[in-house]
Amino acid sequence: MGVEVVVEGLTKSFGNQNIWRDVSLTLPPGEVSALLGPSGTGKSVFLKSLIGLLKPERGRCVINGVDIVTCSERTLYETRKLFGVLFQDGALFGSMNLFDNVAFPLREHTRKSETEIRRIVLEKLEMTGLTGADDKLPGEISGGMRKRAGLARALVLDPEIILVDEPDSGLDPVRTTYISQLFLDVNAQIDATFLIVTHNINLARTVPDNIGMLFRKELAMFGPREVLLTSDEPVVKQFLHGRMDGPIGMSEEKDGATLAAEKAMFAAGHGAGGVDDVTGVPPQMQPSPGLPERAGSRNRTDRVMQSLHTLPENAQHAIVESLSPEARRHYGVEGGDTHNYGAHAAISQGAGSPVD
Ligand SMILES: Nc1ncnc2c1ncn2[C@@H]1O[C@H](COP(=O)(O)OP(=O)(O)OP(=O)(O)O)[C@@H](O)[C@H]1O
Repeated sequence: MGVEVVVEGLTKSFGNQNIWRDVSLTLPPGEVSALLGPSGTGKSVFLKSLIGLLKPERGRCVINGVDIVTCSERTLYETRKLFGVLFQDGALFGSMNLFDNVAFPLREHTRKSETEIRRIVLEKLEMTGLTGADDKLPGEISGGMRKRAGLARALVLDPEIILVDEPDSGLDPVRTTYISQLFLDVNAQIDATFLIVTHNINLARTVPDNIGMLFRKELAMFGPREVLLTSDEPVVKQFLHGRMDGPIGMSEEKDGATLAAEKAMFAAGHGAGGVDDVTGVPPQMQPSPGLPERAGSRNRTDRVMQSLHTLPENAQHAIVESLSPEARRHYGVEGGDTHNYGAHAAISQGAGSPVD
């Protein structure tokens, strides 16, 4: 069962270089969230702060009642056991075969017998599609397999929170979709809370329940996927379309002069690159057939429907459109005008198990 991660007013600097400030968000238990943002905005620093590898100078990060920013080293050590982390390259030991890599946390952190370790390792290798690859060295397998092995290793201690740093790095679009499917399949099976840091627009549009974006040293937004995907904020639109035209520059944010010069260039007909057809809210990927329904997805629908009336209108429409006819009936949002959604949805709460 996943746990909630509550971040409040988190601020991180290195010396006098502030990376981000006043970041507040809640990762809802069992849901899949993604964090986007231009390169260098501190997404990896944020992940490392969540597991206490880096110490923010202000704010709180509360997990199961423990503030990992201020807790003792011993409590931090215990709380870290709730996490599974998948680093960009899988962070495997090059001289160990996949079996020993995946077994490593069990041998380090538990007193389990080798028989029990073998059972767990083979189960996680099967879960990540690596059955039969246990004797391979990391250097003998593809990047996609290395990432899946990294995920298998992240799963062996039965984590309740899984952090993933740029799962698409080095992968082609098809392999990126396969690993995305694997995240949703794992989420359906173990109900862990996920946070995925990514630049990949396809993944961001189709995988998470919630999306956030870091920009200009702040969390520009965080909320249900439909909010960001229907946003008119220039920085969000530019990011989703991968265009040069907008506030994000080549290596940092643009100053006014650069913006004006570029605007003139684009107005004179120079293409801004990127793609134009990244609009709307595509259907969210689902767990593979035969797997259980995601509890996180069901809970999210309930949660989002309760606060529907507080969301921008475009997001409200997208959320209602994504519901099945049964779910619309359940939440009392069959047609009609969005301003009434909140009231109807609130009345319908507790009326039995929702249908997604
Ligand atoms: N240990 C550290 N000491 C000093 N500065 C650091 C440290 N770790 C990260 N930084 C700085 O923090 C900033 C944010 O880095 P980070 O890697 O988190 O960005 P990111 O958003 O993950 O980027 P990318 O998308 O390119 O991976 C960078 O300027 C980086 O140099």
